[in-house]
Amino acid sequence: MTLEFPLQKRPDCVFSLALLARPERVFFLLLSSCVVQGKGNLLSSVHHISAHHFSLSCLKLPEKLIVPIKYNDNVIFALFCSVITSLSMNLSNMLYDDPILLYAGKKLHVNYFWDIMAPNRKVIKAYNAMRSLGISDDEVKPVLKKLLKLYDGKWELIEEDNYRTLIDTYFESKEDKQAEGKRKTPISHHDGERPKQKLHLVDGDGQVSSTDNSRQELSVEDTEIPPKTFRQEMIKSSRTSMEDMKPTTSSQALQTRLTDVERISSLPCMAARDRKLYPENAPSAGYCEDPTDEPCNPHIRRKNISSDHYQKEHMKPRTEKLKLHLGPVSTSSDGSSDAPNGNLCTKSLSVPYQNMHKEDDSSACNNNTRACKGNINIASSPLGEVKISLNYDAALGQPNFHVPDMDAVMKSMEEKHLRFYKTFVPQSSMVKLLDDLCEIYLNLGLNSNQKRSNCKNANSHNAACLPQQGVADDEKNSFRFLSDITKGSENVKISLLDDTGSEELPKFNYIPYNIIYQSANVNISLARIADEGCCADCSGDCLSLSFPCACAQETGGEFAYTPQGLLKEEFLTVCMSMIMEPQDNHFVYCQECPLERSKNDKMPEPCKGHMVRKFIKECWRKCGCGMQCGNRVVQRGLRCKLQVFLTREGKGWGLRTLEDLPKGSFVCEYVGEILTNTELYERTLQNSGNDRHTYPVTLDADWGSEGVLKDEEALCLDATYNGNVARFINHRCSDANLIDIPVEVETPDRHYYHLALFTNRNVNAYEELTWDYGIDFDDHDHPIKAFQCCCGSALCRDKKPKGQSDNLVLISAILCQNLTFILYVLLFIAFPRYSASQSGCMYGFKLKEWEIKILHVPF
Ligand SMILES: C[S@@+](CC[C@H](N)C(=O)[O-])C[C@H]1O[C@@H](n2cnc3c(N)ncnc32)[C@H](O)[C@@H]1O
Repeated sequence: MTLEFPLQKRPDCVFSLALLARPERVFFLLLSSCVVQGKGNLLSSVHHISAHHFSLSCLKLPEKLIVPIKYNDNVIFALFCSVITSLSMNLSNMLYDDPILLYAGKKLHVNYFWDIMAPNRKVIKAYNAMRSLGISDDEVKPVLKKLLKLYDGKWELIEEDNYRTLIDTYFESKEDKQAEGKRKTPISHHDGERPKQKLHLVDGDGQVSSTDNSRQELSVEDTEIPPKTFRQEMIKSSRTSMEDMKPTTSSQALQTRLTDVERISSLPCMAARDRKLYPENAPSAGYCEDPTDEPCNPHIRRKNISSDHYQKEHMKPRTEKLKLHLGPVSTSSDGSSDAPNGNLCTKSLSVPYQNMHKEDDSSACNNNTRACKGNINIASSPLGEVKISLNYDAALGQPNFHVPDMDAVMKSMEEKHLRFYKTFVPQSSMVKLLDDLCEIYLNLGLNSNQKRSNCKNANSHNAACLPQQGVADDEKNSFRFLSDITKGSENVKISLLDDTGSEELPKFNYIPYNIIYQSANVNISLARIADEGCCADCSGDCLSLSFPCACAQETGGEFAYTPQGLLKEEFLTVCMSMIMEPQDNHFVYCQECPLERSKNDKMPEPCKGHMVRKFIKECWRKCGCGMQCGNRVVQRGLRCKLQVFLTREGKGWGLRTLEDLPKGSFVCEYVGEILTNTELYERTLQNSGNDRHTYPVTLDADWGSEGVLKDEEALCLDATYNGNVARFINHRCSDANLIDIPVEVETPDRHYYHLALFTNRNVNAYEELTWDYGIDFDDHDHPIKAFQCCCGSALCRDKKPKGQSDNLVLISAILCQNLTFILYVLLFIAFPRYSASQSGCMYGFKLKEWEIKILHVPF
């Protein structure tokens, strides 16, 4: 695969990042090595990102990837992930057909070298997997046929474990044939030779075996990959490496991994080119004997791995437990791999990512230089290994630069970025990650001496002594992250992320439960709950009863929830249709509408109608069941992983889910202050629209069933000053992914109830959660002035032309409503004498008056 960008010329400094991907997850293994002129090998750290969210996102990329790359976008990152995942899945479903990347209006092409979107995809995928081992299609064909027959066409058995069965069967049949002595077949089909690449396998005892005794090395020239062919560095067992690489994010975990890393860092993690340049820096341990003839990876070495084994062992495809080797990809000054590190057979991906910074220089490296000049070189094998080498030359241009401690670099990286990747921020990007790595490297490099001297223990490389200034400054500018806006008051933490660092943090008080503001009459007492309105005789879980208890009466004798805690499909459908296709009988009209009364107490206008809503009734305190009863979903509170984030469409903050949510999931309740409508009206008047981002909710689901509601009984929820996470849920017209459903818990009279938000479809992780507030954008009398809707829905009801200011709209309206007047104006202009004579100065004056009015409207 190639992603071509102009290349950087001075790779004086080499970082090596290794990405290891697996189908189940994308593990992000960050190995960093650094070789700076004569300074030697400095690597040091390894970090696992819990890539759960990577994989979630990666695996859900759209079928066709046509995406604009923007700085701060996740596209590059997602693309990388998709590549990585694709590789690890060995030509699985993640493949894209010739994606087009757009940057700054230019098309960038990504050529997937496995262009295999052909009808017989499965066959081709299998061929490709085998080609990567140097096995020809012709050789694979009979084996594949045999297996398909054997497995009754069950492809999954063949595809499993990166075509393990196919590979095994192939070699088995080879061995059989060889044993029979019928003929000697070379493993490779290429000109009857063995494949150029070695297949390194490490067996269960950690012994390395290889398909290739000759240890043929690959240079850039001979890494030329034939079309649709992979070569590979090694095969490793996903199980083993997964085991080794449990995703962790804490620095503690980082430390615990250092035993492995130390092994790496004790090795000369530099490219062959660098080793040639600085032979004194190339310790012998861990390298193959002849570093020039025998390009060798700085392996994560395990017990019993010896170069003897490495050289002598033959491939044992069926029995080995495969293990991981990682090695650097060196990069030449022109960005190509000039030291191919053993048998790593790759196609590299070179990205001088500084090219992608144009849109946002603010977050670019500081120190008065365009410090972020790097090349990314990606090498990959079809079975999971992906290596990225990042060349970063800016550091050396700095007179005071001292190679920073790499632990410190990694630690800072962790603080700056990695915690975000735990929650995968769509606006993050691989580019940004690399950029930050360089920046931190430079900052620490520049500051390390001074900071170290400040450190009490001058010898310590302890993280506590790390220079933090640069990072902190940058953090201030580039993002804000709060790990829990709920102040610990919910079952789950809810983070907040502003990756621009530009938005003011929302000012409000987090409350997990509704709270009465002042005069609202919310009467909670057990005495008010009638015996027939609860299930005092129940115990345990009401959902498990063969006959639903009294609490199910409200929902037609069936509970609204499934045992999994989701809304039942039928119930959801009815609720949806009542909202989506409201009919006349879905509305009730109050005799005297509290809303109208709050606007005009003396002469309230007639009620405009309230939508009839279906209620859920949950079991509560007077019920005999336990708290784990399946009919107590909303009252058990938040369970989903949510994040408040800054939207990009001008909607302010928004809420998104960090995990996939099935249809019917309870997300959260709309929590706020319980106000009477009069109180709300007064509050609104007082604030005169200063609180830009508020949208109170009227609790009017049952208003129609009563005669005349008293003021203190007509309630609403206002989350402007006190509220929960729901206050961040933005509006979307018609096709929002949440639905609000009234839930009766403790108050049978339903003047007060809970407003719960459920998903009305499956929602993917990182999708924004939206809810149709039910705004009538044409209702200009509504006490709460409707915002200009930026929901982006094709069904958007706000017909106001987008991007047009209210003032313009106002002017148009004025002009339109005054067509007659305009006619006069035209008359006046066309026939001034006539108009003047006919109308005197009146129109002229009027014209001026209107002109003044218009000109004074601030645009
Ligand atoms: C309940 S709050 C949602 C959170 C809010 N975006 C914030 O930053 O706090 C409702 C307010 O968000 C904004 N908003 C919500 N949905 C919107 C949309 N579709 N288009 C524009 N603004 C929206 C409006 O200012 C609205 O008054």
